[in-house]
Amino acid sequence: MNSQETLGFIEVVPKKTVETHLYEDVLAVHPRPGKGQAVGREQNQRQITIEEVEAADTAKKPWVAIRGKVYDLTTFVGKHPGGKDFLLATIGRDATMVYESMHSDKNTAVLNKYKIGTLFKTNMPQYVKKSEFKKELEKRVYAYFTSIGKDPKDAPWMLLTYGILVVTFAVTYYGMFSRVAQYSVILPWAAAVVNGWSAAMMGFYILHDFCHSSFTRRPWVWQAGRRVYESITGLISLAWFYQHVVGHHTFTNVIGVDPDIMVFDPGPFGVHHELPWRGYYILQQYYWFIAYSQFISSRKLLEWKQVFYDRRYIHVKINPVQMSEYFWGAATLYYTHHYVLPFTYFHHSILRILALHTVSDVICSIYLALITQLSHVNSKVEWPEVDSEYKINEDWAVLQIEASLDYGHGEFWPTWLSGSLNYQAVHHMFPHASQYYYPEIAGIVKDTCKEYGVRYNMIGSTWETVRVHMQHLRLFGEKPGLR
Ligand code: HEM
Repeated sequence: MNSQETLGFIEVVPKKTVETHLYEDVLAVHPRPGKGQAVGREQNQRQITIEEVEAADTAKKPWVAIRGKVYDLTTFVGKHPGGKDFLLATIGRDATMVYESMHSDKNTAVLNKYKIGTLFKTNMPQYVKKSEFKKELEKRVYAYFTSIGKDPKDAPWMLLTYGILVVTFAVTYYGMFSRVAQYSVILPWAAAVVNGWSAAMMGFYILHDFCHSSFTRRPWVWQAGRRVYESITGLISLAWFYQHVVGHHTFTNVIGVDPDIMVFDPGPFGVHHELPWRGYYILQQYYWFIAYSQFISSRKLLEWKQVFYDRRYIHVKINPVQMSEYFWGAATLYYTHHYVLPFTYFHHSILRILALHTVSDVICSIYLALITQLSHVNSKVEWPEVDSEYKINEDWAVLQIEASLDYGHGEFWPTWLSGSLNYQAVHHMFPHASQYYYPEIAGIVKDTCKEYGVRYNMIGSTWETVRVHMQHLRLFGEKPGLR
């Protein structure tokens, strides 16, 4: 069976090796097809290259390829229930997995009238097996929401946590810089620690929920939430959207492809036997702490370049930024409350301001990095590989579950402190549902997995999860053959 038959309609470009510069690698071996035809019915038969699709990534020419079909979304952009901004961020590519990871089959019928041709070849890995698992799971979970009379995005209680975190950030900011803080040696530094923690928590709540469109059905609310997060933390939510929503949720734990997990060569960590071993990995069980702790500061330095200049996050293409997508006022607000006010109004030295922010950033980094890595970087989960024909020989939904590790189910603190990411498998299947409902639907997900023979990875306690993560770093730090 050749690759064209296997995938139905997509001829997959054979891949030499799986490495960081995925896109360039594959683009280099693309032959060009013949010229496309004119308009009308014939146009539907037109073969379109991935280069043409990638060049059509603005509101003026918004094309997207999904499962081998190319759509011109010019008249759909304004009608997208997920909002114009998210749509314009994900067009101009083979968005098969971006689309399928957050829409159900019923959505696809809407797209038919926008079809303009078929994709000649793709530059994205393809999951080749398709099971009934996702369809059945969605049917059961949506039936549950109907039975309780709730919309999966309807969770007003989330406002309480969002509010607590913003207030905590504001109070600790005051503790770091106000005149009250000058009467105590310990207070500003203790406040900086809590400030860093609250910034990380805002990542798990405000950034995460609003980029996944999981709180309310109103695109303007998601945009407003993201602007609040950007103004407080100084980070660009769009960069994270590409890393996490477009990169990680589509190719979870896929070696050399998932940008959330550091599975690249050369990279800071060796976490899989498919990656070449490097001498410094022997120390990774110790230096993880340093590597994780610079996460936020390096983001603050690099994001601008990635979004506005490189237009790429690792291998994930970043589309031209829409005017509505980036709020320049956010940067102004951030630098004003982070540096200008403490210097001009509270009269701290630049060195002290930098030192306090560094403490906050380090705490934020370690907390964020640990929680995000715990559920995916360990020896219990699946690490899907892309084969030489650029295929992943499993069903996407099955791999979402098997590449995740859950812990602390039914416990309040692990759930609250991780932004419900201890329900990682549930999150990967229903990222667009509010995290508020994960504990309620976890039972349905587990039962369905059992019925379909899908492995659901689960550990009782948070500490045990930390232990297996560290054990994994230790194991893959050792030279192959000595493991
Ligand atoms: C590859 C680009 C995308 C395409 C082609 C696309 C297309 C669609 C289509 C056809 C629908 C159904 C419309 C209807 O039923 O009238 C839909 C719904 C929706 N989309 Fe997208 N979308 C894309 C990206 C995104 C992204 C990136 C997000 C959010 C992060 C998103 C969020 C939503 C939401 C929340 C809905 C409503 C779902 C529902 O109520 O079932 N979409 N999209």
